[in-house]
Amino acid sequence: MGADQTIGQPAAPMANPDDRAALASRVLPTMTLSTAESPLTRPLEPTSASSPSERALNRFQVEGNAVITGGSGTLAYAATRALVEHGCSQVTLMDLQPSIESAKEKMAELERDFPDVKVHVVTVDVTDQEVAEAAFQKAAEIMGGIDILCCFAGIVGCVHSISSTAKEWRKVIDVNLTGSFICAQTAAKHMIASKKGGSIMFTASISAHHVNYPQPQAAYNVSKIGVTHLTRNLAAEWAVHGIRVNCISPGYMDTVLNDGDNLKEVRNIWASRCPMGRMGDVEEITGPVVLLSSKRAGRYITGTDLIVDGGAMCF
Ligand SMILES: NC(=O)c1ccc[n+]([C@@H]2O[C@H](COP(=O)([O-])OP(=O)(O)OC[C@H]3O[C@@H](n4cnc5c(N)ncnc54)[C@H](O)[C@@H]3O)[C@@H](O)[C@H]2O)c1
Ligand SMILES: OC[C@@H](O)C(O)[C@H](O)CO
Repeated sequence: MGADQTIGQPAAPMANPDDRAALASRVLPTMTLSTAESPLTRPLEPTSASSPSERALNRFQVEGNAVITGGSGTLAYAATRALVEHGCSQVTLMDLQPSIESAKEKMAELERDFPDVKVHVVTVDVTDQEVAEAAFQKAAEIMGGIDILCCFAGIVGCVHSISSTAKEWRKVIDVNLTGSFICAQTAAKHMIASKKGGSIMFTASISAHHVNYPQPQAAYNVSKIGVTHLTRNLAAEWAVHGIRVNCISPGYMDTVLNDGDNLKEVRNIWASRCPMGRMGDVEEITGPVVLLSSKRAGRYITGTDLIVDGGAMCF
């Protein structure tokens, strides 16, 4: 077989390099790098705050309307409370139909604790593009636009790779990686149409950075490193529209997902492999979420992955 022949296709005559460059420039879409219209290029608006403490609060203010996927989950709820405390005026919690009752309970708690904030609940399956588009359209209509997206929807599958089925593999990749892409793309279309830009934050994991021990979970780990690289790709493509795209990588957090009598021994192993010698408190992801979602504090941060793990990745 000749060097330029591709298996299953007839060999094409080799174009000369000049023709190939011309062809590439015609068929390859290129990234738009002119940021002239981007809200991120406008000068930073001066703050109206007068006292040092007001200025400090103002720096970490979160403005506008947020969509939170996996909205009835543990980390998502902690993040939502923090976004609201920092100024988010409306939030839409999105989750799968079976979790909607739990999302509504969280909505009631938020409305009780933050009477000025409007909270909405919308059903979504992040793996279904049509369903997601309809859900985001609904959220945009109820709230009058989408400024912030935080993607928390995710599933774990602890299974030995030798016995995992392709169906199990696809399910994890579909929810964690493809679901993040679908939601980001859908939200970005709303942000671009508004010409206001926005902030998108994914939830990856320390599983993107190492192979967890002792539980085998290859599909999960691969899905999460996919999320970190998706972050960089979308950040590169969408800065021109004033959209920042980042992710957080939590370590082992003390959540329902990581609890239960059967996990006692494993929890000790996880804690012993962390310089801080413990799992994370759910509250400990909220500062990073606020930082990345805040227009002012996070203004020059895009394409990054913020590891929040008590130092676990140092070992
Ligand atoms: N808990 C941890 O220690 C930890 C560590 C690192 C990363 N993470 C990641 O953080 C995120 C939240 O974790 P958590 O511990 O709060 O878990 P959780 O199970 O409490 O929340 C996950 C939520 O996602 C929802 N969800 C699942 N599939 C969905 C789908 N197809 N469409 C819409 N929603 C869907 C679930 O209904 C649930 O409400 C996940 O992405 C997880 O991988 C968690
Ligand atoms: O890496 C930590 C988390 O992503 C997750 O909670 C864990 O891996 C589940 O087994």
